[in-house]
Amino acid sequence: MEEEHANLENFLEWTAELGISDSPYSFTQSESLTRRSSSLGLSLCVSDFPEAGGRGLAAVRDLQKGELILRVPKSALMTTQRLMMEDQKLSVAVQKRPSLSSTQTLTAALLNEVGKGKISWWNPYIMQLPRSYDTLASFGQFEAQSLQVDDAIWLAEKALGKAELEWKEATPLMSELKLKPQLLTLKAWRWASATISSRTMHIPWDVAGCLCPVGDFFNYAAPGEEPYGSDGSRAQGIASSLQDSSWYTREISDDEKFDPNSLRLMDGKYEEHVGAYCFYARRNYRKGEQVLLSYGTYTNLELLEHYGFLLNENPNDKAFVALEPGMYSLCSWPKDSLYIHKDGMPSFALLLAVRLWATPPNHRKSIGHLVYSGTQVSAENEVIVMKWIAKECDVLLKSFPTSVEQDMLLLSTIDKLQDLHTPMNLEKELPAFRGEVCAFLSSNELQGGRIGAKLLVSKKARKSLYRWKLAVQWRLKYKKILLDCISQCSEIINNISSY
Ligand SMILES: C[S@@+](CC[C@H](N)C(=O)[O-])C[C@H]1O[C@@H](n2cnc3c(N)ncnc32)[C@H](O)[C@@H]1O
Repeated sequence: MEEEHANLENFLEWTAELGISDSPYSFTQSESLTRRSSSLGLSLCVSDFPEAGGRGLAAVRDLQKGELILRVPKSALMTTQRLMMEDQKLSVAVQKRPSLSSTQTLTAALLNEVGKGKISWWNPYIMQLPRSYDTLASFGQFEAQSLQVDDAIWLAEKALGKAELEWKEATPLMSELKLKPQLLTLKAWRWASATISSRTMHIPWDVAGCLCPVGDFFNYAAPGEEPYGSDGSRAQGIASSLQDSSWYTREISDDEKFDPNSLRLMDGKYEEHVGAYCFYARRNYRKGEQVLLSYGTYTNLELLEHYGFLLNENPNDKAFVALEPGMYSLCSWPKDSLYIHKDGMPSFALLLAVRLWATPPNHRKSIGHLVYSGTQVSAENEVIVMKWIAKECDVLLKSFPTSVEQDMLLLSTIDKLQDLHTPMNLEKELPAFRGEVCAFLSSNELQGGRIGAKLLVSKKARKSLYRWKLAVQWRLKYKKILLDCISQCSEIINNISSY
């Protein structure tokens, strides 16, 4: 703990030397200030937020919406270009392999830097990186299956397969760089690619993005999740992203107000004219509050995929029901626009597609304009639509091996287990989950007897338990969206019938 603290102090001093600053003053003013021993302290400080991302950044004073709160100069950004400039061997090896993607190259370059240990110029930064991640690519077979929803299991398996393929393709590059054997493993590759996936920020000159010391300490809030500043105004815009070029709140100029692109304002971006990554407060913050950044608009599954966490309340979450093949061909909307919103309401496109499908084929052409304008076709049509959507949700819910109530019980048991002092016999505690519990125990070699003490000694099992919990939390939220959809549909049917 003390060592961690010393590392952080050392890191903040190093970042101050690089010109990273949370000074509210403009560049020239701040440059003339006396040399600082920490890059933070004037607007932000590092703090722990166990319920919202762990380590993050807190306001050290009241912050105003739109205020500049952190600047990271270009020279402090870890990019492939920068790493190649510093390392001739890396540069030669990379140039021989133009077929590797930018992200593969940055991943290999990061591992190359890690291999240098203390002599790496980037060592103070590397020491601050998490030791492990919970992105979907780090889910094992058991954890992936625990997601229960076919599309989600498929995505987790695809993420793992992709990491493996990219690692194989990049291995000749890493071998030429003579990386230590432990850095040539798939495990090391998965760590480095999760670092890139969860921490890089968008830059205009490299699609792989950059690693941004201190800037990557900001935890995430969904766009739309906290749109109200303490001034009560609703912030404009959609998302920003660590890796997305859509910008969020900032002082909006008159020109931008009339420009549709003003919807792409964000709370952090690389600004060419100052040669730095600049971060702005997306709303007013009180002293002590966590200052959050929007990395983009993500469903919970996408957050899990790229960042290894999910939000309790995610306004952008969605659930999907399978449509009949004929329905897809009836409309020209992309499949991913046909979904159920977090509050259980069918998306606009889903509603339209089902309304059209519920209309007799010989009438579809004549009522097409009504459907496309979003108007109900008729009371009968609407009842058919709502009944169909509710039935599909119900069929899907019944196809899962566990119910909402059972998942809630499982989650509270996992919580108890995470408190390592509660030894328990999982098989007895959770008879309804025999298969799942057995799979957890056998994938972590924990069979037989009480498992509290065993978890204490097995780091791998504790990580698996945590990822299992993420998977169960995710599927529970998914099922709740389906249940809410059934309620919404029933309410609409009742309203129609009462007229
Ligand atoms: C860019 S880093 C943010 C800083 C990070 N907490 C740290 O200590 O380095 C992104 C990671 O922080 C965590 N994170 C960010 N926002 C979160 C949130 N709202 N809830 C839970 N975890 C979050 C996730 O692990 C994510 O991959």
